[in-house]
Amino acid sequence: MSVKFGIIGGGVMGEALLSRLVSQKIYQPTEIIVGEKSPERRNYLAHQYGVSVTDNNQIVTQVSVLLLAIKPQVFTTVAAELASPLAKSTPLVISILAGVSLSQLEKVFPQVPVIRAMPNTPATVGVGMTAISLGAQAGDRDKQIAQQLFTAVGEVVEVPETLMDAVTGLSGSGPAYVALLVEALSDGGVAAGLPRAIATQLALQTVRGTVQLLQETQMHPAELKDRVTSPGGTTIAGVAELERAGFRAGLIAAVKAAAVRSQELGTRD
Ligand SMILES: NC(=O)C1=CN([C@@H]2O[C@H](COP(=O)(O)OP(=O)(O)OC[C@H]3O[C@@H](n4cnc5c(N)ncnc54)[C@H](O)[C@@H]3O)[C@@H](O)[C@H]2O)C=CC1
Ligand SMILES: O=C(O)[C@@H]1CCC=N1
Repeated sequence: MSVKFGIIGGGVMGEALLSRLVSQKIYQPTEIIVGEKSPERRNYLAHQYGVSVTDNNQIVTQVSVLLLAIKPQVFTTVAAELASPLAKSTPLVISILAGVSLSQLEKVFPQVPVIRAMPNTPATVGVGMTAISLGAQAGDRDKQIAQQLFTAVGEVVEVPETLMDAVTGLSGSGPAYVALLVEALSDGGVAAGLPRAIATQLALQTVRGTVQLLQETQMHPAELKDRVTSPGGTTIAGVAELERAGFRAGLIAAVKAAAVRSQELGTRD
């Protein structure tokens, strides 16, 4: 079977996408090649998923879609390795690198269509959120490919590239904020006397149920908050503490700080 899909960087996000694409049979393991620097990761990915693992410059000419999933800090080095083989073939390049702009991608890969994407780690379980922005040479077929790829791991939205840093600060980084929330809720439960396992179960199901309720009813979050807060009751006592601690201001500042950091990562070189 011919190889169609290449991934450069088989770390957290490369593996998240790889695992779901294989389990959803979007690609057979034999259709995927991964370029990965770490020998341990190479062995792990080959054994875990049955994919081929090789050097970056060997991949380019064998694939029709190339996903860049290395850190932005090594983009320049990897781009230098790929530029020459890419000049001899024209796969669609999809970059998930935080901050790295379409113009940076198009500058180093001038002949190929490029798409900038920002997925997130829940892609691993098919509940990812990915935003995509198309480069100047990316056409409808390229867009379809990216949409099919990321739809297999969750929801997809197309945004103007000017919004990509904000997307990164919200949905790209967001799973970490939500994980902190779950951990802290569980800690609160333990502080209030619950065993850890029960506290974590309660925290997880509360977050999950609240999200599902908001999504299914399309209720405004403020309305749901109002419905839970009985006059003089428990919830308003908790909400008042959250306000005192700057909970909402903290989340707003976190998303903005992450968006600013995304911009900085793109202006490194
Ligand atoms: N982790 C996340 O939640 C998300 C990450 N991203 C983006 O995905 C990219 C990868 O992030 P992570 O997977 O978290 O990082 P990671 O550090 O887990 O993975 C990067 C992988 O690239 C490998 N690598 C380093 N140099 C290489 C080279 N020259 N050739 C081939 N492989 C090389 C590393 O060994 C590592 O396995 C970043 O650009 C990040 O901005 C985007 C959305 C979400
Ligand atoms: O922290 C980061 O830079 C990456 C981008 C979005 C999520 N993780």
